[in-house]
Amino acid sequence: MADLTTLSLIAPAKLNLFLHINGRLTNGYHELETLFVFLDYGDRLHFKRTSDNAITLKTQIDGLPDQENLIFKAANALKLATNTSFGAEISFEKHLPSGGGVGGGSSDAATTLLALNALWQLDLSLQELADIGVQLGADVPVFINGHAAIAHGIGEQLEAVELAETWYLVVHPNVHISTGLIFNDPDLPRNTPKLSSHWQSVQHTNDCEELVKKRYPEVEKTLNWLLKYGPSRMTGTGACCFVSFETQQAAQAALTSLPDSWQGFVARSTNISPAHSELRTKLN
Ligand SMILES: C[C@](O)(CO)[C@H](O)COP(=O)(O)OP(=O)(O)OC[C@H]1O[C@@H](n2ccc(N)nc2=O)[C@H](O)[C@@H]1O
Ligand SMILES: Nc1ncnc2c1ncn2[C@@H]1O[C@H](COP(=O)(O)OP(=O)(O)OP(=O)(O)O)[C@@H](O)[C@H]1O
Repeated sequence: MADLTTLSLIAPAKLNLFLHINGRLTNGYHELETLFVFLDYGDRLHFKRTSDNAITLKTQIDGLPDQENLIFKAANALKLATNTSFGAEISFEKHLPSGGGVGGGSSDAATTLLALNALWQLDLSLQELADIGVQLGADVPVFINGHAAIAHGIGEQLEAVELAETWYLVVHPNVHISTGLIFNDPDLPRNTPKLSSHWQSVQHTNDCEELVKKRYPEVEKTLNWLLKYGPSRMTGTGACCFVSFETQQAAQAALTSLPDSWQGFVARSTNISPAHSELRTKLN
């Protein structure tokens, strides 16, 4: 295996193709059933191994102190768990909207754990990395696991699935939605029964959608605008909404007619996380 000292890796977006809330746990978190798929679009993170024992972020996110950046938190958590004397310099380019429901922060954290596990020669298993990751966010384990999956628990119990890969137009209606606020809203439905093996034969829905549409009318407008292309849905707790297309050209054509006040991107879904595919290529 190559002894790398630098590594550049994608932190891909995810979509929740359906998201059901089955109950509330005593710690305030929610029991979920959700279908995760990855997109070949995301942030890009650059890692350099150092021998000075320090984690340094070379890029900043406006309004977010480094100590609260999930990239920094993930690197520190891995350092604490393993006592390595290596350090890292990390820079990145953000493409994913923050608070967009596409898992940008969680994916950054997972890519950091995967990359530093390799650069610091730690050889932790994916399960060990996911155990560290889940403390940073409920969405981190699926990015560590790296396969499209149905998730239960708070999102960390994963059952791999094979989905038809397709094209998506993802639209961000320029509103930032706090996941915590939606999960704590008294009007959130919390009693959807588990689908279990029936997930393929029912219409996919998101239990947060009605509430988010009420609280953020721009999300409702986005879902309605997308309807002309097919059934539109929201991912996570919003704000991004998506619709699938058979071809890249059709998705691109829809993107060009997007209202100016929104942003969007076209991406292909993948069963294997692009971070895992890239890492495999770079380590061989
Ligand atoms: C909505 C999803 O994106 C669906 O994939 C995830 O469930 C959220 O994942 P995340 O952003 O990594 O979430 P975290 O950072 O762990 O949690 C943010 C907040 O969401 C709420 N939360 C999250 C996950 C969960 N299963 N139940 C919850 O109630 C909690 O109030 C928590 O304080
Ligand atoms: N590297 C990071 N990138 C983006 N947000 C970060 C990062 N580190 C910390 N955060 C914080 O996390 C919050 C949520 O960001 P994130 O992009 O993960 O939301 P999200 O897409 O709604 O996630 P999810 O789908 O997991 O709920 C941001 O508002 C920001 O304060």
